[in-house]
Amino acid sequence: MTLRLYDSKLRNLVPFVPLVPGRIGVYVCGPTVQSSPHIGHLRSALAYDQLRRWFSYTGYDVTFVRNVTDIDDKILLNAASSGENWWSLAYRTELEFTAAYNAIGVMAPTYEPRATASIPEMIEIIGRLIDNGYAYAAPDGTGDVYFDTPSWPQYGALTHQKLADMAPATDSEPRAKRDVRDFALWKGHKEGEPASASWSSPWGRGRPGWHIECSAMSTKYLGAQFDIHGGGLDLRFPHHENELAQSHAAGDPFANYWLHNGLVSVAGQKMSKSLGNSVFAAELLSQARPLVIRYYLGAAHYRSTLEFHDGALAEAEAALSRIEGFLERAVRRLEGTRFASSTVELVPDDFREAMDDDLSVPQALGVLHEAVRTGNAALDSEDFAEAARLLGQVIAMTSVLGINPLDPQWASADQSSTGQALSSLVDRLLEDRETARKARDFATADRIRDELGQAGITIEDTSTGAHWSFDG
Ligand SMILES: Nc1ncnc2c1ncn2[C@@H]1O[C@H](COP(=O)(O)OP(=O)(O)OP(=O)(O)O)[C@@H](O)[C@H]1O
Ligand SMILES: [Zn+2]
Repeated sequence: MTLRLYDSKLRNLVPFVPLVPGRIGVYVCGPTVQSSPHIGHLRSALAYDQLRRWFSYTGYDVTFVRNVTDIDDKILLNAASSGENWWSLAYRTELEFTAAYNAIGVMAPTYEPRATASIPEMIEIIGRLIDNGYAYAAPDGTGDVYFDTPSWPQYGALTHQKLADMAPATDSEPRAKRDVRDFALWKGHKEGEPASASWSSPWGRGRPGWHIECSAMSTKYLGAQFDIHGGGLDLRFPHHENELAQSHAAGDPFANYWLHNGLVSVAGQKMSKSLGNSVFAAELLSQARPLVIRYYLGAAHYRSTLEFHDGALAEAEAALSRIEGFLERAVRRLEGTRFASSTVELVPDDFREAMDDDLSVPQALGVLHEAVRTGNAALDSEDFAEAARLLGQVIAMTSVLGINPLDPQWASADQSSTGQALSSLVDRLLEDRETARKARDFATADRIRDELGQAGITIEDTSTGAHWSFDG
């Protein structure tokens, strides 16, 4: 069976055919580095990490690009309210994301472009759009440039909406737009914004709109046409709709397949910084082993909603323990037999079929747990040949999913890298608390302290600042 993927644009499962045989280019929308990562962000990165690992396992050469949006309204706003340079806030937050990704074994992308490093490419696409008659510079001299949505008949092609039914674009300060649904490609510099947050352009100094960033970075590194564009379901509209419209209108064939991961929700609502219902990566990393967190966030199908609930980690821990129990037992029992150095096995056919069926990890895990069960039975009956074969398969399956407990990554991660990740994430929350205290926002400061407390982290305020300890 060939790999089939659910293409959000076609709203169907379709066979995946790469542009170039044997090679795949994937672009995934990465974080806007405005504040600490929550577990929704981790789940999104992990979903595409699983996809990438499956492609690699099945023999593809994968170029995987995940960006960092390091210039954006929210970054400027957050930096202004904390009195910090926007670029230092963005970079510090980017490091937190990297630490959290590393902690749960999300592989580093082939390349991770920052938006601020592709401004000339964005300006070039905007220029093409103006030349083609699909964008206009605002006539009020603000330096804004907008995409002219009514001029592009296919606008709405990704989410199958008619222009008349669409909500107005939510620019923070819409200026001279011709249509409420027109969205900003370029934002003229505003008084009071830092000079370092503007770049020169044919329309005067300014900065890019969010959507154009991804059109520019994806095509810069993967070409005008590439295989897969991914991101969270929350980005389908307007972000991806706008990316698609502006890239097509600029003459680029753009992505062949559109993939969207389901959201992590809390009480039925998207986990989101703005809603204040976030479980931060730091909190989760203080509650369970990184391997358990990876198992938990990766066990549901990537397109399903993952409702965060108490007890979820305990369930993941129990499932993982069954795998770990078998591995330890098999290695121990096979020692000294002629099956001690277990053969390298391929993943079983039914595991392969599950993964090829739109990355059906829940079914694949079913195959894995069945192999653990029959492997244990083989050990019980001292059928060591069979136990060794199943051991090889369990290792192959867990390795593909990035959850092989024998992988040295987890041994060291449990001590050092996790400790480092925890430390950088907690430090960041303590800084947020300090900022809140300085702004006399004691409710927020207390909330952060309480949340850390619930995660087993005790804060002690001393004359040299806040110190923390982890009580587990
Ligand atoms: N709750 C969530 N569940 C799953 N994926 C998410 C969730 N929130 C964000 N993502 C995904 O994580 C990636 C980086 O997200 P981004 O920084 O744009 O977050 P965001 O949507 O602005 O988050 P927030 O709403 O918390 O501000 C995107 O692909 C986004 O779709
Ligand atoms: Zn994007």
